[in-house]
Amino acid sequence: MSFLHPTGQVIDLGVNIDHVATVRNARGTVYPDPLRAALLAEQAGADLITLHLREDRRHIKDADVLAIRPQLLTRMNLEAAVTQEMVDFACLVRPQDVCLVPERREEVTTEGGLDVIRYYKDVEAAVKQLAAEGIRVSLFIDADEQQIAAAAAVGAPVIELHTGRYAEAEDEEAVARELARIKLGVRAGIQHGLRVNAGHGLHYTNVQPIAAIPEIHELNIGHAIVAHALFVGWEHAVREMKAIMVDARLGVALGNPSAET
Ligand SMILES: CC(=O)[C@@H](O)[C@H](O)COP(=O)(O)O
Ligand SMILES: NCC(=O)COP(=O)(O)O
Repeated sequence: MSFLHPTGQVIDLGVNIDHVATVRNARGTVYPDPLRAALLAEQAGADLITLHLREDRRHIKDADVLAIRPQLLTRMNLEAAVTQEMVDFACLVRPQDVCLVPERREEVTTEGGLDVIRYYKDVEAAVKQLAAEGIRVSLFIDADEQQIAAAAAVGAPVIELHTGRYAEAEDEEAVARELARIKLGVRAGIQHGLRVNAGHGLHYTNVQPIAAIPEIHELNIGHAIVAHALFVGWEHAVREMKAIMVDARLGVALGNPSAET
């Protein structure tokens, strides 16, 4: 369940299971099973399960999405590129949420946010087709005021701010600059009437300042949880991340100024 603290604010943890599939695909075995990871993550406190069906299927496969969708007790957030193939597949699966993300086959990981301005017509068509199936659409974008305005204009009710630049910042000044940029993006998203999520590159220490931003509704976190699970176990890794997020948000809610870094 979403953590609802005294001020009524929530913060959801979306556990991205992509890299459970990366480990499985390394040997072409049936284990570790992303379905088992999803169900155990829900039991450990995940509020949703996120999975990125990439065009190259380097980790999550179509069969994973089809197997997981009917078994979830929380909700599925399917990440997909803005292509007709992926939008049609998403309409077939009908997850509660679809997050439209940019993809380049040669990228190691998602490098930047979706350029809604440049691909406005394609994004608009995808949003309309998905919304017609009752799917809530999120756009994975940079914390850029013009992109946020375009996301609202194109009809997406949700945005997920790309926290990669914040996560990759190499010194305190850069971290502070990127955190300030995210906070401005959150404010812009709220002003446009959007639900604001965030994700990419978050881990057990850099997550705290992001989770402390009161208007952020959901964080999608995967790679760091899978990595930590190698040492502490999957359910513990999920539970620990949720506890850190709740602690950061509760600290702010109860007026602990140091919690908001
Ligand atoms: C969109 C996003 O930030 C995540 O889905 C990320 O893409 C994880 O998948 P990869 O590690 O394959 O990029
Ligand atoms: N959209 C971000 C996501 O789903 C997980 O990204 P990461 O934590 O694997 O970098």
